Amino acid sequence: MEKNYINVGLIGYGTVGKGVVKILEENKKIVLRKVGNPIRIKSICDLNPIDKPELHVKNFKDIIKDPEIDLIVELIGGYEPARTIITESLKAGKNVVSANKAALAKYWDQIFTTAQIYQKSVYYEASVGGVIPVVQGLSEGLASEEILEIKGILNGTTNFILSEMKKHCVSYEEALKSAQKAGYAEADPSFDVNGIDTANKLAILASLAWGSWVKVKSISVIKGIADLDIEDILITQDFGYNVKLIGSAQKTKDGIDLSVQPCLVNHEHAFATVENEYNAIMITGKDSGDVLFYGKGAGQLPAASAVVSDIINLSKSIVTNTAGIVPDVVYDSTKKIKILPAGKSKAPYYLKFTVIDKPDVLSKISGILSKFKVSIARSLAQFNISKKNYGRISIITHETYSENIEKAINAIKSITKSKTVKIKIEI
Ligand SMILES: NC(=O)C1=CN([C@@H]2O[C@H](COP(=O)(O)OP(=O)(O)OC[C@H]3O[C@@H](n4cnc5c(N)ncnc54)[C@H](OP(=O)(O)O)[C@@H]3O)[C@@H](O)[C@H]2O)C=CC1
Ligand SMILES: N[C@@H](CC=O)C(=O)O
Repeated sequence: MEKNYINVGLIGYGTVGKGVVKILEENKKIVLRKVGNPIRIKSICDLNPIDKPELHVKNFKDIIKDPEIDLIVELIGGYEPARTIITESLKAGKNVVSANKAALAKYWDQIFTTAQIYQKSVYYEASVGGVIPVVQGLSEGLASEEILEIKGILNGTTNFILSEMKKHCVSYEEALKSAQKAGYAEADPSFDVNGIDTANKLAILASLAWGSWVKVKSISVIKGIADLDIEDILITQDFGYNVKLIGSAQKTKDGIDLSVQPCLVNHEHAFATVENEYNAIMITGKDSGDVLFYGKGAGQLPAASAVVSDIINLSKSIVTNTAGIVPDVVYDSTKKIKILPAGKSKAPYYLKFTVIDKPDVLSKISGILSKFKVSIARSLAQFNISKKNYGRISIITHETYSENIEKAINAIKSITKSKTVKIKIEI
């Protein structure tokens, strides 16, 4: 007897959407073996004409109201109409798969409350870490753990840009263009380079880890990578570090400390060898200790692979009529967790001062640093750069409080030519 199809409505036929269709077509046998029933894409909605005109639907509302569709895959990105698509699909009795970290992080409460009320499921593995099964790893694999820390390279585009700048000395602009061409970047790449995409992913992981909605606005996005200088990447490379954009969430006795910023990682650190579009996420549980997740964080097929896994897993519960019976995200919307203010954490830093080229400038800077107890581990002084009347002093500090560093930077301001570069060192 022929088995019933699971009918999928796909909304958004761009980089990832096309990858999903490709994998479902190429891996038909694997999918059938895993689910028991075949899966077929019944309709595709996109703003533009598509290469499968027989499936094309112009308005997403027609997919949501189609009684034959069991599962809706939202792959348009952005906040709206993505939020409407997700919530209206749930209300119409459909299960949902989405890769949209921006909408999930911003409307977490609304989306999962709606899913619970309508007893439907929302799966979102591709929203964090591309193909890496970190959502499942955290919510299922580490279900018994008290999570102490989540730290990671969570954005493929920025990691790719930093790798290109370091390995091939290409400019930031050129590297960003290549990342866009490869399909890694968001439709608006400022989300990647300014650290917002990393913050969205960190908010999702933190919400899962601590059972309360961690809002993106409570994360200190100290800065992204847009104003990083190739010079700093190369100097710190010589000092024994790689620059990485790190999202970090740490449970302390006073609350959760959440931040996004470029950090220097020692060449021996697990994150130092994570290059190109790869991501790595270290989750530390009280009993498990460190658990490291690694894989491609961006790109058509890695992201689509995670989406298709969600489609398969959700289809299995659709077949057995269990989708949405147990909530996918267990959290208490009334539970408040204390978030620490930015910049309180204790860490060593890399500092670079661009200075007027005068004989006493080095001793002046050293004097001010020592007055504020910012002791020096490594330093490099370069003067008469390009025969111009300026120099630069690059320093790796010993462990110290960021308040002391700020005071020293303020005191040094009068003898510097431009803003001091300050990058945290990850330990
Ligand atoms: N690319 C990647 O590596 C990864 C992406 N993601 C996430 O996956 C999602 C999709 O990303 P990606 O495929 O790269 O994005 P794309 O911009 O390549 O694709 C989105 C598609 O949706 C279409 N679209 C936009 N608005 C609508 C609408 N209202 N109705 C119908 N179609 C619409 C777009 O058309 P138009 O181009 O005309 O706007 C475009 O074809 C995003 O949430 C992204 O963050 C997650 C992991 C990795
Ligand atoms: N733009 C994102 C895509 C995947 O989430 C990234 O570069 O990581």
